Amino acid sequence: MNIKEYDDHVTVKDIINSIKMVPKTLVLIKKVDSKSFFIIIFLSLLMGIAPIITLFGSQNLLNAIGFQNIRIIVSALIFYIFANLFSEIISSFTEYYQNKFQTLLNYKLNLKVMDKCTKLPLRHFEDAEVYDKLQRVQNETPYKPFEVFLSILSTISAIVTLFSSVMILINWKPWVLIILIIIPVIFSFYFFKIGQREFNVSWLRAPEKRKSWYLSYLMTRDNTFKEVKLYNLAGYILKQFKEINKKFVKQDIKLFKRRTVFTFIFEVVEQICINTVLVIIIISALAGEILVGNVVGLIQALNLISNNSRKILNTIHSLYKNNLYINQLFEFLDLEEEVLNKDDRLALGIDKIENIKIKNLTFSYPTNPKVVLKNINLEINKGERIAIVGANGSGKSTLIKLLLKLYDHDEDSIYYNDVSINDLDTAQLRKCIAVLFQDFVKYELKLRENVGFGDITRIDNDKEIKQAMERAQVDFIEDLNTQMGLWFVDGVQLSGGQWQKVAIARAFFRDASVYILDEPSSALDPISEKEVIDMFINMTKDRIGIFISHRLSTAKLADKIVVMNDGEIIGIGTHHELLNNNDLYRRMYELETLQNEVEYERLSERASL
Ligand SMILES: Nc1ncnc2c1ncn2[C@@H]1O[C@H](COP(=O)(O)OP(=O)(O)OP(=O)(O)O)[C@@H](O)[C@H]1O
Repeated sequence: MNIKEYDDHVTVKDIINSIKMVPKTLVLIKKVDSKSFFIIIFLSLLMGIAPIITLFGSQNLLNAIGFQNIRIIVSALIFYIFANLFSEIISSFTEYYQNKFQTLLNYKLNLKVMDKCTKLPLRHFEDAEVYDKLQRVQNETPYKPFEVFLSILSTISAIVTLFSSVMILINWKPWVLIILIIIPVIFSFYFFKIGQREFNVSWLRAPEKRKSWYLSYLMTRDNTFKEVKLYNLAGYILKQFKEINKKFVKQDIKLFKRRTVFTFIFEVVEQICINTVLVIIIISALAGEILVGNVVGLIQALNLISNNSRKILNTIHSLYKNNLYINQLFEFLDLEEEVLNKDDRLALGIDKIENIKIKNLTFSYPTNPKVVLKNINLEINKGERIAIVGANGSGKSTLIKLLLKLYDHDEDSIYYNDVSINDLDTAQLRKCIAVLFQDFVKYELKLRENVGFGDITRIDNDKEIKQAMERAQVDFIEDLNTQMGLWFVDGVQLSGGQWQKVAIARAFFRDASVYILDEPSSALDPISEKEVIDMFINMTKDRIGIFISHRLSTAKLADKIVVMNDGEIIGIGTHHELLNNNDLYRRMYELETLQNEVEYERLSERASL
């Protein structure tokens, strides 16, 4: 959508499109609780009739007083009291149902948005436009749909009241209506324009709003706070935060001003018209054409028309503006979801992986034309442990993500048990693989959840959770109900390496046929690293093990080492084979050995001091 902040051009088509959103929105809202939905609609109709009943009540009472008949006065008084009581009861019920509905709507729509997020493919989360859409939806979902519903309800009540008041005036002088109706119709177009501009401003804000959220995140989270303090970034970050938000405040004030001026002009014009009609009513009363009660009735009808036409105008403005936002919600809910299988009926099941073949795999990310993997060929069989080594950015993690089918790749280049990954049931395939990602998650939840998430179906199996913890050297914490991290009460913070061990335990907890560890030792001390890799080698004896490592002293424990460089495999073999025939590998190894020797000498010198 190409939008400009100052652009408030509105066509009749825009308005019709916006009105078309109303039934769609109502269907969405109705699903929350159909019974309450219909009760609220019914109550709104009654709310529209209530002022007219009260009007008749007061008109009758005044006319009855004129007749000076006690029986007529008493019955008019009783009618008047009941009319007011009716109004009160209806408004109390409406308030209750509206509050109840708002709570339910907020909860259920948030749930819907969250549920939608879980169904999106990974590539959407690497796309700034989708993030902006999500930001808009998350910001507005808690209140916008309800605002739209309220606008619709209030329009229903206002139309009923307006229509009934109009009937009263038509009976008296039909031409008066022309004055009262034409003015709001002319102004309504300007209110649409204001709505359009307000929406444009808010739409264009999403990327900066996300930046503003990120800046406040940097200032308020434990993992970022340390650097903010150390590098004294508070002033710099606050300045950026202020600049963005100052701009928002300025824009908002400008919009408020514009809206206030328009509303003021409308009200002045409207008052002139109403007072003209009022003068006509008074002249008719003085000429004896109408009774005193009818004078009051007509004045009240006049006021109801004036108030309700203004109300309809305001609600049309907010309905139009909010419908544009709701459109965002629908666009988000319509985002293409992850297609696990092209055709569920044809997807082939898999419960154990015995062999992986990669044939001529070439890949670029959807957001980046650069070829990240070039003509990769590799075969791994059950019982083999493979280490992948290579410089930063050579494509190691990308290869792992493709093995997990986290990106769509239409060409058949990855095969499990000789079946193309594209023909396999994705959910079943993923169940066969356990992974420790390089950017693993530190769940600010219980220890049980941190490990048990490896296989959610066995999260209550304490014995096996403990076994996985033992394998991953998680010996520093025992109680599975310990709250981890510092975000919630009584949380225990772990060191970087301890968190990594917990994440490794999560991978080990899964009964998989392929275990993949992406840089398992990045935060581990050498002893822990050795123990974890030994355990990994042992666990994958009759399975498939793949690990990515920057330490060749670790990689050499694998049966086969794959050397990657700039998206290509430039060598496959054992440690000794590669030392003999792969230049890059030999240089990497010499450098690592040199570094280790320097480190060793330094430690020896220190020890002898
Ligand atoms: N989500 C992504 N979208 C676009 N490009 C990406 C994405 N992830 C990685 N890349 C690019 O793909 C290339 C390979 O990245 P990858 O993470 O696979 O490398 P790596 O070998 O695992 O590196 P490292 O050793 O630093 O972890 C890099 O040039 C990177 O910029």
